Amino acid sequence: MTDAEPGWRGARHDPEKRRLPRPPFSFDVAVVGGGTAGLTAALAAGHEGARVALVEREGRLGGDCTYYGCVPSKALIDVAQAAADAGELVRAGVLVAEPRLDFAAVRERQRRIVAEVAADERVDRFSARGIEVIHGDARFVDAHRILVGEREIRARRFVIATGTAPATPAVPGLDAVPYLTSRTIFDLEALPGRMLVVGAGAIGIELAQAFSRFGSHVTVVEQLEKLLSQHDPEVGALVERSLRREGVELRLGHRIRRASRRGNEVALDLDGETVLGDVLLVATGRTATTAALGLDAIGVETERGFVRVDERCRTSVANVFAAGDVTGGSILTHVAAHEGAVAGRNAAGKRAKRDLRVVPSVVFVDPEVASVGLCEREARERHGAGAVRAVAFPMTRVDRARIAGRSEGFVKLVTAKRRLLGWAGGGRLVGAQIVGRGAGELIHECALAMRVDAFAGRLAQTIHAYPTMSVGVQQAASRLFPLGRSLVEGDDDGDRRRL
Ligand SMILES: Cc1cc2nc3c(=O)[nH]c(=O)nc-3n(C[C@H](O)[C@H](O)[C@H](O)COP(=O)(O)OP(=O)(O)OC[C@H]3O[C@@H](n4cnc5c(N)ncnc54)[C@H](O)[C@@H]3O)c2cc1C
Ligand SMILES: NC(=O)c1ccc[n+]([C@@H]2O[C@H](COP(=O)([O-])OP(=O)(O)OC[C@H]3O[C@@H](n4cnc5c(N)ncnc54)[C@H](O)[C@@H]3O)[C@@H](O)[C@H]2O)c1
Repeated sequence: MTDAEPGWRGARHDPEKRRLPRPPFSFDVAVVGGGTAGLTAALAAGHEGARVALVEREGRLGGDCTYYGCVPSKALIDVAQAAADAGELVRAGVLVAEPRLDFAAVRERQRRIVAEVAADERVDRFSARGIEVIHGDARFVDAHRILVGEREIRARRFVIATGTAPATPAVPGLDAVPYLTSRTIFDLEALPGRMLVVGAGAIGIELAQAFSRFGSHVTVVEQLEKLLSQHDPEVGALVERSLRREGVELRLGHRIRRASRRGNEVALDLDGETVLGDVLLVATGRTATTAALGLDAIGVETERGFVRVDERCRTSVANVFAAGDVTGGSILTHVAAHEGAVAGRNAAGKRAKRDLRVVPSVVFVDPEVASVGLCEREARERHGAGAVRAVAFPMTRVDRARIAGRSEGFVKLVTAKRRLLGWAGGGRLVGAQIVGRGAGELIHECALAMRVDAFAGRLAQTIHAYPTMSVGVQQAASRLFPLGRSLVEGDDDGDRRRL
């Protein structure tokens, strides 16, 4: 049998084809991994009429996002933010009593939220769509067979969606001390008095701030000199100031010489200083987990364990596709979902292409950091300094931010000159970075503008409801595309020095 032979392809639309002899596969598509990418791939392939198997090694579907990532972390972060807001109202004399946080109740609430989200990913919801969910650890035997325990599954095509695991840094002594990762931190039953965090990436700073707001004394150790270095420097600088102001201890640009245990404490020896904690969270990125999948045996190319794919999510083996974190791209749920849909459709014989030109991302620290497209530095590198303009509009001049008493942050828009039209309409929006309350919601207006290749001026021309935070996006755009003397326009006193 070859991929080109008729059988199931297009069967959904052509009843005649259903009567053709099927190849000797029990499934048209077998998806390995039941996280975001795998679930989406299975649904997409099923939607195209393929007979689908979905193999997941944990006894439940949902993967990192539902159980160890986005959902439990944001459930904590939202409570931490509410607690911080209440604290501010106490300081302003509006609330008269300092609220007391019950960590056990926070955890209970978190569990409830995770269960609620997980209900959308119940096995029976997939079975009802004709997808057979198989529990167990999958391993390739050859390019058309996997073994799940004792069971052999034959499929015409496969989608690998096995995700990643927390990376362990090469810190001397680390293997001899107890430490938490994103896999285990959400099981903490008691609030630690002092928490050490290694790594100031998204996980590190989001959770450092949340635990600090719950009442832990948090120290973050990061090897790089700056926070959020993939953004323009003012973004990391602002977040750094906010974290320090709240009492999070930051040790930036530090190498950890040794980790050790001192009684019930964990100690990290840095250059010239030792920091101590009751618990240690290691959040130093992700690592591939494909070693036991048998990919070498079937010739699927990997790079540092991550599966290499093209824009159709095809691997180096014709009938094997891959999607999500396992491909080593952006570790984001929405990217995993997009890739899963592409891989699932292609595995079902359709032609779908990955389009990652406009991918917003949000770091759920407070003030929130949201970005899409190119930062100013990247835009200048790509388009040339003379073809790029960037404007930043401070939240101090956005009325809704003032009303909320949350006027830290800014909206920064990056535009590039068009080839024929030059700076007409304010130029083409090529990126945005928003720091501030609700930035994660605001960024999508910019994402849409980029997706439809809009002139930046369209953001200024669109009437925005007053008083919303979104007016800040309009005000920033009006600096690129002045509308005449309007109150919406940002005048010059809110320049970058005030960010
Ligand atoms: C703390 C934390 C916070 C995060 N917050 C955000 C956020 O706010 N926003 C965002 O966009 N992203 C966030 N992420 C990233 C997001 O969780 C991931 O990008 C997303 O879950 C990736 O989905 P996936 O399907 O590729 O992988 P996974 O969700 O890891 O799924 C892979 C699945 O494959 C299974 N599996 C592995 N090997 C086998 C095998 N051999 N056989 C059978 N099954 C197997 C695993 O059990 C797992 O269920 C966060 C991550 C973490 C850790
Ligand atoms: N809001 C979100 O979208 C969100 C939230 C959490 C996680 N995620 C994703 O999950 C992935 C993993 O997150 P993460 O924070 O673990 O990884 P990360 O790659 O974002 O950050 C890891 C940090 O650890 C530092 N580091 C590495 N080794 C170190 C060492 N030995 N000592 C000190 N510092 C060290 C790195 O310099 C880096 O800053 C990321 O790719 C992220 O995109 C996304």
